[in-house]
Amino acid sequence: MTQQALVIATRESRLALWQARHVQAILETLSQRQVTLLGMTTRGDQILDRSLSKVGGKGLFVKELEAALAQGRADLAVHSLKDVPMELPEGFVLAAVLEREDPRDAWVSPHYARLEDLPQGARVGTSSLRRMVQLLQLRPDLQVEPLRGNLDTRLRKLDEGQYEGIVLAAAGLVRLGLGERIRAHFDTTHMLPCAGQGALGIEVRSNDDALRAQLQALSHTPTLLATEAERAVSRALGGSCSVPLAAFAQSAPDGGLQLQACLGHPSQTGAALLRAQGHAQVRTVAEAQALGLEVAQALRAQGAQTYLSAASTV
Ligand SMILES: NCc1[nH]cc(CCC(=O)O)c1CC(=O)O
Repeated sequence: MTQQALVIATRESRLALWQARHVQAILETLSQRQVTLLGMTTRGDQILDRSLSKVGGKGLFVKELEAALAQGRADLAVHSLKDVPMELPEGFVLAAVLEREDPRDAWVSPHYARLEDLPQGARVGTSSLRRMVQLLQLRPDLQVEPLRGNLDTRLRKLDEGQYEGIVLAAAGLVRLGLGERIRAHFDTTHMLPCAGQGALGIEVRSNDDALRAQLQALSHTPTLLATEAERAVSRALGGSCSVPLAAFAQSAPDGGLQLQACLGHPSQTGAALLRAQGHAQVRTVAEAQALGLEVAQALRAQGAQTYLSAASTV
């Protein structure tokens, strides 16, 4: 019996295509079915002149792909998990979270091996509020300037001399074979990653039971539990791109899950960062989410609401 080909909806940036082809190769082996790609341009790819936090945030990269799923033009969508909104629209689920690549942020700069080496007032490129507030904690003198576009565009702007250095996710650079551009990895005490950074999520129609069951085999349980804890922090705080929120979970030496989060003020860049952490033995998604909630509560106890309210008015 021959089955119809499975179709993966994907954005067309080099990184998105790499990620989709990665899942395509795994699925072809696993399912013995033909797997094809449907390339699409999303609003998030088109709007390059404004910060994402101002134009609608994460959903911009996934809506068109979800429309293709809903219309039956595609069966699955492959996303960088950090670009996936905390709540999926009715009718869609994340069927698998793949093993995480390096979750850290990376320092990329032609002339300066480390952030500490930058001259006073140097220009650093990033459009991520999360990276901006953490950079300014480390080096309040820096001039942090907007930087958007896909990875190749961002590296080109750096090479043209518009910035002394930029901050990017290590995972994207490694996937595209650009790992040699990384001058240093930020350790997570200095630059805590975004929820889901470095992991891939596969989204399907929630009524596609057969595919959901099949994709479960692709899920990497430690990554799933860590990212569920991280995403629960963001969900509980109503996190969007306009909130500088970081959340990162990793296995602790005792086998438990250690979750750290930090929240910055969206407009008062000098304001202190709120930090919280938690630890639990986590075996299920529900337990992971409970840990995330506990850490979100700890941030609230420190006054997170003031920061969150400021975000909705910027
Ligand atoms: N926001 C864009 C985006 N989405 C996923 C990655 C990198 C890969 C990943 O984190 O999985 C990037 C680029 C970056 O942040 O440098």
